[in-house]
Amino acid sequence: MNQSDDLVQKYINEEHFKFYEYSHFKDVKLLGEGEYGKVYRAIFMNNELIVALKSFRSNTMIKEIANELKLHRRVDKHSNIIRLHGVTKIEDKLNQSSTDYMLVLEYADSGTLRSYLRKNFKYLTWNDKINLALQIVSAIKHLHAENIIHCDLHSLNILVHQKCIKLSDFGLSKRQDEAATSSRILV
Ligand SMILES: Nc1ncnc2c1ncn2[C@@H]1O[C@H](COP(=O)(O)OP(=O)(O)OP(=O)(O)O)[C@@H](O)[C@H]1O
Repeated sequence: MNQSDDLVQKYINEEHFKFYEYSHFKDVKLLGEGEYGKVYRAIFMNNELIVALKSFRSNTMIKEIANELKLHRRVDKHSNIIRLHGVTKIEDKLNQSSTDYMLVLEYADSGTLRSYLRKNFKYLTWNDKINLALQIVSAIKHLHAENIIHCDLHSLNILVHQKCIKLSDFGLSKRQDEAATSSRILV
């Protein structure tokens, strides 16, 4: 086990994240790719639940994964925040020092808010639009009540599932006390 594995394992143990064997997922299909890794749609075999698996480039991104796990877990009971089910990993049998961790996330069936609005804007009523805005506000209010600042809020980090907002991507988020001491300007 390398240093990166140790750190994620420590967080899994301390924060009581659920760990899922990768073999429990089937029909894994690529959904999209972000700056830090790929996102797949998969079926969790035990209960046929559809999930999203988010991979990271493990060795370089280990601190970000740990940060994302810790902050995300504190807020994911809110219905407008994407649920973090746990973590899985793909072991590279040929390269013992490389392990790819993946977050096991709630699957959002309508993708990002940006693509959802592009497709559906003309069909939405004012009530629908106000409802979406209120759900975003509700998710952000919940983050702030937990002293967390998202730091990367835009329409690609907001997902839509069954017409409901699901805020996602906590990789750059900070606790408010950390943000206050950082030199970065937050908008
Ligand atoms: N939980 C999810 N359910 C359904 N689709 C998802 C989910 N998470 C991500 N996706 C899809 O995968 C794509 C890539 O997501 P990801 O979060 O890696 O990248 P990003 O937000 O575009 O960029 P970055 O992470 O670099 O800021 C998204 O644009 C979205 O279409």
